[in-house]
Amino acid sequence: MSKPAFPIVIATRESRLALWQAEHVKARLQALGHPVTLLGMTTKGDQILDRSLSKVGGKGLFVKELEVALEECRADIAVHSLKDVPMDLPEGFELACVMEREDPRDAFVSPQYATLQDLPEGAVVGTSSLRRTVLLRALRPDLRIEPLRGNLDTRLKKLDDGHYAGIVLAAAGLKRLGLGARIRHEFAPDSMLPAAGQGALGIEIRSGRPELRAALAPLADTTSWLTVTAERAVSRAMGGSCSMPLAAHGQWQGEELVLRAAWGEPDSASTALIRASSRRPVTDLASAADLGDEVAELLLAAGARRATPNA
Ligand SMILES: NCc1[nH]cc(CCC(=O)O)c1CC(=O)O
Repeated sequence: MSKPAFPIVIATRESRLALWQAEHVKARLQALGHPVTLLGMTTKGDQILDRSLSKVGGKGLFVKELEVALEECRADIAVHSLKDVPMDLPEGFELACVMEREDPRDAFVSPQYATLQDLPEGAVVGTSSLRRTVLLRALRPDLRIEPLRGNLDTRLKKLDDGHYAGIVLAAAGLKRLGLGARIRHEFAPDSMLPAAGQGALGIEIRSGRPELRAALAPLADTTSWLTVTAERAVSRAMGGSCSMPLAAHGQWQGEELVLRAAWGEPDSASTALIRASSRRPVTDLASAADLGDEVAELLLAAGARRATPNA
């Protein structure tokens, strides 16, 4: 018999997507025999809907309150969309595992138009992501990119209210919420290179809890973990800020991980994009991170610049 199952409390944001993700992990842990409860909480990131996240504090806004709950032992684990998790967790916390990845691609959603290319000249496209903005500009310099914030339901509502001709969202979130039918087109990663970690879920715990780590081990997906480790290494090496338009995406070709990255000028209307890629056999987290470091070096050599701290 395996070790005795013990109760696990999951700290979660209360958006529909966060709750779906927490319920998903809950079901997996219950299947392993653990009694599981959810502790719902609202984070700063959820409250700030009117300003660009990159201007008010970035990725950390969605995870801080959850970490406080872990720290105060009100909860045991926090489930995150890895895309929203800072590259380096604060002292005292660790990523216990990365789960099997959902579709990492970006999706085009529009009531009228089947693809981005079908949009008329000068059409309004909604996104507040700097990465999506620069990649969209590279694909269609004529489009007007307008901010679009809020949870998935809010964003779809703003689209349906006629504020945009189309919007770009992560396919993973839409599929998880049963909204996959809203997807008109999934961008090939080559044209809209996804964000590091997009579509993957990570589980955060307080450091120094080997028994909890062991209990979570069956939820880990090694291939996804290696892939996102390489992607996140690019972000970390570039300064790990979400105020920088940066994409990093790995795809396997046999034993080799092919890692592509793209960097755009922050705060500029420039359509210039710097791209870099490399590949190597990846067998462990260290070699995955080495591949990410290499691709970041290639970006820098090609003219990309690291984020300055607190910029
Ligand atoms: N930026 C917010 C965010 N963080 C995670 C997802 C869902 C997809 C995922 O798990 O990566 C989304 C929505 C989106 O980007 O459209």
